[in-house]
Amino acid sequence: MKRFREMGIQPATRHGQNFLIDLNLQHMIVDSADLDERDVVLEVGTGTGALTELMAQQAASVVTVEIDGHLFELANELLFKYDNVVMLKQDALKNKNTFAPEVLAHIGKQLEVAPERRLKLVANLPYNIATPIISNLLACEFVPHSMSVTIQKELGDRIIAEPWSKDYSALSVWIQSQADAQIVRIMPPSVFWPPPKVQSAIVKIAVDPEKRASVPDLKYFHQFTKALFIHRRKFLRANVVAAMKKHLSKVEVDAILTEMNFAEDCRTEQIDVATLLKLTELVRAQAPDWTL
Ligand SMILES: C[S@@+](CC[C@H](N)C(=O)[O-])C[C@H]1O[C@@H](n2cnc3c(N)ncnc32)[C@H](O)[C@@H]1O
Repeated sequence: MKRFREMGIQPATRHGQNFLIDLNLQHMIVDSADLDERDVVLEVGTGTGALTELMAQQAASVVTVEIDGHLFELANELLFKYDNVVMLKQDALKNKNTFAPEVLAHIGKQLEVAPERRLKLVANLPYNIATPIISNLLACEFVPHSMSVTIQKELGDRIIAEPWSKDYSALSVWIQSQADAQIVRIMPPSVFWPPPKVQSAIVKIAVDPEKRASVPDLKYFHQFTKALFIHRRKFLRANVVAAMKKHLSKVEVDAILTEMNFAEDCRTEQIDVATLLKLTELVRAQAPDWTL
């Protein structure tokens, strides 16, 4: 794209730099977030700042993070006039499992301004870190109200997958235990520059406080279901025994599975979120100190 080349942008694959060039779709992402003056937006991947600018005009504030110094400078030229935009030049993640503390600190500061403020993630995410961004945000101290994100369609399929399907995974369980997720729009590679090799999707994940409150120990649930789904096609019994090795005997595992009336040949991939939650609670009651 001539415009991007004139700005001196040489997209880096390692940073998932695929810029959304379709203006209607930029608006569709922002519209799907339903922003108003209560919203503190987190954007991971400022890019040239086009989405950021749209959001700054609707939200209370936008905390936007960009790892690439050149893009950061370009976006700054567009965004410096918005005093409700906080631009951070850094990696949004500290590691695979945690957000960078500076990012969390800025979100906290923005949320503190007024009690009605709420956090929304709205971003055309770099595809290489889309899973940890979505997953970690649900585990961090600031519970998001919703996430409206552009991600690989394949990841969107995993997020909304049902039991028995090939895409049903620990990620599906983790997200669906706390939120309602839907694919808003499937997008072809041609709406990005440079075009990625795969289809993309706008996905909206709306956190449901009631669902979230029904998970007594989120960290335990997250780790236990992750352990079960490492071999999701295996029999559930084998997965529970392996996960709880050193914490529960086979006899204790069998007693729990019998109490829940699981068939002997039940496989992890068949179990719905509510049943996984019940199972987790029975296991946790007997092995409260277990961690992955
Ligand atoms: C898919 S592009 C989206 C850019 C722009 N928001 C848009 O919609 O066109 C992803 C952006 O995330 C940035 N990025 C990649 N990894 C990052 C990280 N770990 N932390 C912060 N930004 C990152 C890239 O440099 C790139 O600008």
